[in-house]
Amino acid sequence: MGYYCCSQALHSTPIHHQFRHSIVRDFRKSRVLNSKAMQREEERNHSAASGKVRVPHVLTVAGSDSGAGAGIQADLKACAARGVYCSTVITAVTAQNTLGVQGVNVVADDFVGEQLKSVLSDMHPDVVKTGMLPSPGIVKILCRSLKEFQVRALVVDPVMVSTSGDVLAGPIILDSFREELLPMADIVTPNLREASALLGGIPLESVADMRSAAKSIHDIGPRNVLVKGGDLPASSDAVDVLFDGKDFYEFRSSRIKTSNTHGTGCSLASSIAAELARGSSVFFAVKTAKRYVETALDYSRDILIGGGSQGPFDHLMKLKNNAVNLQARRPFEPRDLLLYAVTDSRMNKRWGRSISDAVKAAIEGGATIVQLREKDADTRDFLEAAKTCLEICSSHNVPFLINDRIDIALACDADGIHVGQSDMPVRVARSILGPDKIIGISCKTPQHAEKAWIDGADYIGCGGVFPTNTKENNITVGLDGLRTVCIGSNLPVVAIGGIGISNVGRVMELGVPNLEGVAVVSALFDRESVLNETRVLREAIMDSVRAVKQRI
Ligand SMILES: Cc1ncc(COP(=O)(O)OP(=O)(O)O)c(N)n1
Ligand SMILES: Cc1nc(C(=O)O)sc1CCOP(=O)(O)O
Ligand SMILES: [Mg+2]
Repeated sequence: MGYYCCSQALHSTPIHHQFRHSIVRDFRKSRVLNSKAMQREEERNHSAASGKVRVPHVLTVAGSDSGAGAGIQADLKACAARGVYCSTVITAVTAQNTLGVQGVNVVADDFVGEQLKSVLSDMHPDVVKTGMLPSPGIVKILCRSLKEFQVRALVVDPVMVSTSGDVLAGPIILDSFREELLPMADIVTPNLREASALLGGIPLESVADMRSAAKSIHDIGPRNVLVKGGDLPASSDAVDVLFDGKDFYEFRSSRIKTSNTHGTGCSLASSIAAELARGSSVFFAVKTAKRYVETALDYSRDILIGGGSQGPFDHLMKLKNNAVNLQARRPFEPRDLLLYAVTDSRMNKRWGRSISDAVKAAIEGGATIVQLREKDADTRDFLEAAKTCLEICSSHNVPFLINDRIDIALACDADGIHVGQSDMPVRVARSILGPDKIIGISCKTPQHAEKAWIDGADYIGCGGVFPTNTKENNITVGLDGLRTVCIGSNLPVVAIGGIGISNVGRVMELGVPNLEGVAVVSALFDRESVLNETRVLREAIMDSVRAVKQRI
């Protein structure tokens, strides 16, 4: 997204950051706080002093969209995504989906007033954002409430027509907007149709028209006007014009090819409100909110909800991954650890094969889980290899983990990571990766194992069971060390270090609780045929498993 300040020329160059900052008026300075508002400021400060954390808070006054793409539901999601609390006053209940609006039930004026009083008198929101205001009576009650309970800023999205073209607030509302609401607003965010309606139906066909519309709407009274040019034809860029009474700013971004745009206006206005509640200036609130909405639209360009032409987007940017996860990926199970293939690019290079060919061969040979352990790779190469290997593993329903690098795991959406005692702590990794990713940790003692369990790991890698050349200066814990860790563990354990066809029986036939399998590097990858070595090792493991079962 690019932005330009243009007091004179429309296409001037971007202005210097600090200069731009200094000429943008801080919305908080623009409001004269009356005594009640000052009292509220003091209450806010007091709650901070008492050790309680006051969270930024937006109150949205809008209509409910049963399809949850727009209206109150979009406001709630946008504020949640921006880390801001959102309370709600519902002005109308619409029966709505991706095809259009099938019905509207307007809430009685008095009851809107009652909701406003409940929230404003007790919860003291920082910012009020308005959406669908279906009757002049509701506008009147809102304005009266805002005079009684002052807030730091008022964001007005002058909703009149839904994305589907259905009327949500008729022309009768325009006088109330012009005479009562807009003069109280810190920012008003009309699209082209709404800007035109507010100005008596003048045509708006160019950025120049948008600029003069912004100026004319500013004359009505709001402190800032954002005219949204998304519907402007003949432009590959989407251009929005912000006017603060002195300067014009153009926000340009390339159009996102998606039909999932239902609720964009509501979401933009509520995320502007959220940024204002967090203390931003109007300029930065608009800039940040636009970037957020554009990112969410881009992320959601291909999601499918409903059969209509205008689908909702995913405010929290979670659905796409979850859809993939739910379809293609299953939860981790201890038996996945049976034959754990850990890659080593130096070994693969030595044998003249790519990492992905090596991973494919290991899976075909019977590896049940794969870890990409690339100690020398550049980040780019690591990520590319990770993406390719993830595809191979997913298509075989084999979990795919990344060694050490949580950034790579996030970037390729791997199934999880493996960390050591001096890598990213499990608790931190869990908070970054969320509840569904697999986290494994190397443990050499029962104390390590106990902590791994408490911190939320999924499995333990225990070694070195035997001496190894693959990992420098590795402490060998031996079969006894492995046994102690397994017995002291609440988590499944995979043995690692120097394990191959000659000694895998001694490991697996320990027959201790929690020991689920072996992790192997050189015995698979420092060999001519990864496929054959994996097959043979898998057979040997299965023989040991059968032998242990017979013993019991
Ligand atoms: C399954 C498994 N177990 C142990 C390790 C070793 O991890 P770490 O101690 O972090 O050492 P490096 O692999 O990072 O050198 C592992 N990678 N996998
Ligand atoms: C990566 C790693 N971790 C170890 C530990 O003890 O935690 S031993 C090891 C190297 C394992 O390679 P190989 O199978 O070639 O011995
Ligand atoms: Mg490590």
